[in-house]
Amino acid sequence: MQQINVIGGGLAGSEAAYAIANCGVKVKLWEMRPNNNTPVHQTSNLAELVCSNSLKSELIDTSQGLLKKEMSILGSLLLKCAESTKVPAGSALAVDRELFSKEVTKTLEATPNIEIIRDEVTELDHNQINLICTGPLTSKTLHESLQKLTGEENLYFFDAVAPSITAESLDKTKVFKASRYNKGTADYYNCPFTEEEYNDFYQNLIKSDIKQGHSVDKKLYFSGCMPIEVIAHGGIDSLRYGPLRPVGLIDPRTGQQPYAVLQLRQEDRDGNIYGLVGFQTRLKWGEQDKVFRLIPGLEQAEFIRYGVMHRNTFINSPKLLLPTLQLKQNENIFFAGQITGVEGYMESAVTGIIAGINAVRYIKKMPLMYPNRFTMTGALIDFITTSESKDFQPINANFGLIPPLEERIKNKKERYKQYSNRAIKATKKFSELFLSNL
Ligand SMILES: Cc1cc2nc3c(=O)[nH]c(=O)nc-3n(C[C@H](O)[C@H](O)[C@H](O)COP(=O)(O)OP(=O)(O)OC[C@H]3O[C@@H](n4cnc5c(N)ncnc54)[C@H](O)[C@@H]3O)c2cc1C
Repeated sequence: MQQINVIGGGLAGSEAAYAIANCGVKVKLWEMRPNNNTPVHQTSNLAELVCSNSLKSELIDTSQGLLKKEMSILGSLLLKCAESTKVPAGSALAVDRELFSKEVTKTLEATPNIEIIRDEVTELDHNQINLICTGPLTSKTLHESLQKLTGEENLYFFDAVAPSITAESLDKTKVFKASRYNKGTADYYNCPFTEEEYNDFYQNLIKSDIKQGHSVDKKLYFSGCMPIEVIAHGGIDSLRYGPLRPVGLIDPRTGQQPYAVLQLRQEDRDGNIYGLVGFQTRLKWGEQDKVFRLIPGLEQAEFIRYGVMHRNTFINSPKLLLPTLQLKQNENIFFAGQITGVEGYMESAVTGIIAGINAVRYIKKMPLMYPNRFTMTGALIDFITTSESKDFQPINANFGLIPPLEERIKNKKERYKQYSNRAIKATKKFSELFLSNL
């Protein structure tokens, strides 16, 4: 029987290799460290956590708690290793970083059917089945090969993301729906500023940027995606003539054009998630949390993603991937992890399980499968494979991705609990079919 190449021994690659090997299929797991390092990995361990040691909440009424529950139903290796290396962290699952990745490495080394090869993959062997899990810091040479495979315009190297919030957390008494100059349908939420509100927001934005110690004149940014705090340093009116320009927008409550306006654009099919238009930023998350709440209508905003500007290799999944995590143009090639446009440790890991098992099903000529949108895993896969490809940006797990319940539940905690109950039931049913007869 054919073997599978898993390229990249990070979070997704480790899960994928383990899932495949446990189905009795041989895996070559390629990891370029320690010979060739990334700018952030510190060790040669597999599944190294590059930053925080937290795998986030374990509470079942949170999106991260639900995701972990689904992963455990799907037989996650990383969760088993996290259990045996965890450190106290309240309701979160946090691990001793070093022990955790050592435990993953030891387990994979001892698992029959896995051969670990410490070498960089620079080209894909198209006669073999390949699962690409090389993450946000994919090596330069492989990046170039992937550019040839996917088309240069479909492989991103840099992430400049504006924050996103849930629609339900908006103060609807303050915002209004309209499109500029009434062109098309009224698809945008608009947050209108008075002069006083604008000045207050402006001063706080500048202050938090200076506090963070950024130099104003760094010419690091691409035109069209300048961080708002850098635009703001151009003068008090720079935002009013830039991302906060009010022209063509009339507030129906006053019948007037506001002093400045922030527009929010829908980001998901169901209209649960909205992005702050033109608000790419490198402010620290805590600062974003404080300053962006000064925007009228966003006082109680629930941020499902903060703005970031960093190196991040990811493909245009809506254009390139099937929901089975195969490349549309070559079904021998699977992708998993952050390179698909999911973001976060556990989000990356869970796609490794789905892609790994699907690669096995592919070899065994069994139908390929993926969980439905009622599950957090299925909702993430649905988002990355069906979003508008033109505006595609990476996403964390969040309840905004999951279709609403039939019954309307006002209490958020209770509602999320019900989402989770429904998702767990669906995951159990899915995993029975997905993992059987392998
Ligand atoms: C600086 C930084 C900080 C982050 N902090 C957090 C955080 O605190 N919390 C969080 O949830 N998420 C965080 N993330 C996001 C994300 O969760 C992690 O990057 C996560 O590790 C992604 O998992 P992955 O398996 O896709 O990639 P990785 O875990 O990065 O694994 C990819 C592996 O592929 C290897 N590789 C690359 N190219 C090749 C090649 N050509 N041949 C062979 N091997 C190769 C790499 O050495 C690496 O081991 C962070 C990301 C970055 C870049």
